[in-house]
Amino acid sequence: MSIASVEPSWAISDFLLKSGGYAVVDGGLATELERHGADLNDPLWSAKCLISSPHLIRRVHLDYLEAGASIIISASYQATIQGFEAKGLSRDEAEVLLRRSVEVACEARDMYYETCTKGSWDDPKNEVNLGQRPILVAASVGSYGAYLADGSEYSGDYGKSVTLEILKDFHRRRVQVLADSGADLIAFETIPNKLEAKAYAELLEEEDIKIPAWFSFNSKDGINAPSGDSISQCASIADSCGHVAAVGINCTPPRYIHGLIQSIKKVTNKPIVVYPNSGETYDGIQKKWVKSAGVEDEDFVSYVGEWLEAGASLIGGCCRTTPNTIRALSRTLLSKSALSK
Ligand SMILES: C[S+](C)CC[C@H](N)C(=O)O
Ligand SMILES: N[C@@H](CCS)C(=O)O
Ligand SMILES: [Zn+2]
Repeated sequence: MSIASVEPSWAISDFLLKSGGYAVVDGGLATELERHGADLNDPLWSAKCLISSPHLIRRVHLDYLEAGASIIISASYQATIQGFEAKGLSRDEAEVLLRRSVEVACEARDMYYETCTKGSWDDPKNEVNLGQRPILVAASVGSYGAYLADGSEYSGDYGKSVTLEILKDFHRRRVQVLADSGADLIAFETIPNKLEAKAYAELLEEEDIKIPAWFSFNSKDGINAPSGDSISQCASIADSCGHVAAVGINCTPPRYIHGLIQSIKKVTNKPIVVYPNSGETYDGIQKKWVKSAGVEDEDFVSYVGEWLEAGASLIGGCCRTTPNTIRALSRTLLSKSALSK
């Protein structure tokens, strides 16, 4: 299914209408690759697997589709032309890998549809049988802080020397390549400040990007982005951009999501996307998740009702959530939508 034929700012609303009002987003990609044994202790983080193990990325996308996800996010979060060049790759090779991240996700979607057509959803693992539901591939764009590979997407502090123009120049070519890669949308993820949101908005307009985008911020206190900019200010920037079709929060503890949805709701009518992490905290120096307040899958889904009620319509998981989290989430959403019919 293509959503490109609809005005970018309406594309996700239109998709949601066809999907019954809400959609399940996938769960953590990189942390799931790690659970399968990938070593991501590298400035490229999950993008390292684009070089070494694309088959594993495809497997994880497929696991999320089998768990009920309708939107899968590519492995390009920390895939940047600058990052690949620092590893000795040429610019062309870097661009090939960016495109590859989307191709791998599209391949997983094709394989999933083929499995459904063959009727092998009798497989008990594939209990959430959603047959031929529309599935979107989102191309991930991680923040400049992600590229820095020091966890600074969780501080939002890029220093005074990093200006709006520097951020636009940093992201420009990657956004152009991903926009032409066959993805249905671009997911700007884990945005830590309003400067970067502004850079993305201007870039989408200057480059006249034809596929829709979502802007997803993160928060460490339930009120502000990590930089201290309020989530309402951040979401307002997304609201004003005609290329942005959904606004929300990712990689943030589940306990903060309800209040953050309420803040976003005050400044936009665009669909709200939330995909929190497990509640743990990332230590960017040690490159480890610190298990302070991790929630189990049952706890994670116990929040879903209040997220829906507050106004979220695209719900999934981020770091340290797994296909089991998404399976539990899909079942919960299915039963809630059956009840409301
Ligand atoms: C979403 S975070 C856990 C990604 C990794 C981080 N940018 C780093 O390289 O440390
Ligand atoms: N889409 C990325 C987000 C990291 S915060 C991932 O799941 O790895
Ligand atoms: Zn995350």
